[in-house]
Amino acid sequence: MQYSIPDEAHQIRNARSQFLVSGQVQQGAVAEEIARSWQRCLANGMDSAGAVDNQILTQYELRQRQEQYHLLLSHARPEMTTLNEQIAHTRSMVILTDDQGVILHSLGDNAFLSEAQQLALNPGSSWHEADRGTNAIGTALIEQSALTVRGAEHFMERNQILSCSAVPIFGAHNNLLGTLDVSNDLMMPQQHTLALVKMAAQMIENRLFRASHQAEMVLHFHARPEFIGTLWEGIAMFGADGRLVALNRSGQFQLGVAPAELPPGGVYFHQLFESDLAKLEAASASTLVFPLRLTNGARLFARAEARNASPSRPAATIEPQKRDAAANLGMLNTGDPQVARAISQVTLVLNQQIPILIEGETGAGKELFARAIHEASARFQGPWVAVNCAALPEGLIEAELFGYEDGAFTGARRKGSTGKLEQANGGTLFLDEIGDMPLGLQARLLRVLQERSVTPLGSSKSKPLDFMLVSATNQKLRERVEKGEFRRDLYYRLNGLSVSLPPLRQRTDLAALVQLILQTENAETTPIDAEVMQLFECHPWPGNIRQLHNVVKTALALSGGGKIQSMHLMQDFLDELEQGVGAPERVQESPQVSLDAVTTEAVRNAWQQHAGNVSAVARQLGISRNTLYRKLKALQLI
Ligand SMILES: Nc1ncnc2c1ncn2[C@@H]1O[C@H](COP(=O)(O)OP(=O)(O)OP(=O)(O)O)[C@@H](O)[C@H]1O
Repeated sequence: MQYSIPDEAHQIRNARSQFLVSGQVQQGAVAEEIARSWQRCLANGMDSAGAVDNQILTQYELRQRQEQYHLLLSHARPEMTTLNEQIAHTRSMVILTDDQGVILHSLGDNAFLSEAQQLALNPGSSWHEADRGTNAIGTALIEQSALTVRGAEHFMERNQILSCSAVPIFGAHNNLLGTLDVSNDLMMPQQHTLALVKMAAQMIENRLFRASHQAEMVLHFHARPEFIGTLWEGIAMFGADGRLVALNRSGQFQLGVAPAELPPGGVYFHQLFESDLAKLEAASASTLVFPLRLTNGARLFARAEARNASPSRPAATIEPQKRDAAANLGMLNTGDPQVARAISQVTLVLNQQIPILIEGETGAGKELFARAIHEASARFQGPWVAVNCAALPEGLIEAELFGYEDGAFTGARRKGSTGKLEQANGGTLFLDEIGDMPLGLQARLLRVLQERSVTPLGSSKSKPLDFMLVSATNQKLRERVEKGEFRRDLYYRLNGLSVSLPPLRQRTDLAALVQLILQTENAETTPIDAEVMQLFECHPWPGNIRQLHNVVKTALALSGGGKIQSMHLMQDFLDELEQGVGAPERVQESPQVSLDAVTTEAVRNAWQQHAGNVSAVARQLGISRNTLYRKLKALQLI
């Protein structure tokens, strides 16, 4: 059913036309936020009738962005699905953006849009006000308030077919994280969209808040008892010593406490409430709501909940951002024991100035792992600087790493350049493919790492360095050391801790990895045929997770959003599958003798016990999936 544009819309159109001619917004014609935004667009020289420069991230950049915002994404996804169900069949899209207005995830029905507009509402597109003029996402980010932008309120003519409602989302530390938005066809007006989006955004904030803090005692409160347990309740978290660890936004509003104004030593329970923590602990035994008085005399109602804080670290001393980031490393823990061991080893040495060396075949996920280490470290807010030592011509690595002074050498930019080592100060330096670093340069790098200072080319002054060092290689570095191709002293300097990421064919968490990949492709609900999963389990995967990612991505495209079946698999993949059976490396991995050692009965039992789940059986028997496959074939179980 189509709706006609109401009178109000004509008024807005008139106000907009007048504004574009005179630069003045007719008093009261549009909300103040919209008027301010129009003025900003005009001041920025935007052309309301002009084409929009579609700023779309590449798949790689988008994935990086999604990794960076994984915590927001993981808490937003379920709420977005619910919201999408609430507004289903209304020609609407549910959209999540980061704090720059870049779409991270979108759901819903975009058939009402033209092809170009569909593209513009895909993940990776920017809806920053500077790119698209007045629009709900970009303007809500600048105004930091919830708002709806309808039809002609959009500055750009081409966006006038939309009605959009966006709400900013704030993180657990009051930091602006992004927006949640519903964009729908202007011809299908929705009465309560903004209210629904506000509720969903509040749910996301509450989830983030609860996931980001640990505490001994949680107090849920509100001036009206019926609001306790709802989205609007205040939540205050206290450590074992009674110190306030965290207070959500509603709580800040109700108590009139802004975190920035708290005294440096923090604030304690007894300074806020006319009660003490012991009484609260007693109350936490029950779910009853009880009255509580603030020290300023105001009365509230509350419910207390005891939580188990980490016994080894007092809750009040844990930096909240650090815990958020650790979850990132946790996300890579998809069930393979070797990866789990690598993660726990890395976690133990984190922040102790111990260089980490990651070994693994190409595409095994070394860079992603290194990035997760950075995110989990105390330096996660510092720079992440990655250098691919194999990709740079020898003559350039030196300048790239160490930097150079003005006019240091002919052909160089006349102005000097800061080297990667210095750029990494305060953050993490990731040296990828370190095995490919030329010998001559190895000596120079060693000196820098020993002295923790760098002297740029053409300079006599050294500059102090302070970064976490993570390196990666797909070569057997120790063997190269034995052959004299890699400096032994540098090897030891890089290798405070070395962890090894297993090749995909040895991993026991293939299904979980596939699910994670579907998630990064925004296709987590796409079903995969059991036969495809079996083929995946048999494949030798020489290109490891990168190859798996490509195969899944192509199959997704070929399946057109439906179930992924074997006919959607790339020919290369199928060819390799043929050749992979009996490949020398795998025969070596599990010679006939060891296969025989795995008794037929043990395999049959495990096969039955796990109802044909290959990964689970392989895990239980402690053998690779490929080995298991050969055994299953021999036993005619598959
Ligand atoms: N645990 C994982 N879950 C999902 N995708 C992953 C995982 N690990 C890696 N990937 C994906 O696999 C691809 C390759 O990962 P990455 O670049 O980290 O591998 P690498 O070992 O550093 O490769 P190379 O040796 O070629 O540099 C990327 O697209 C990444 O997103």
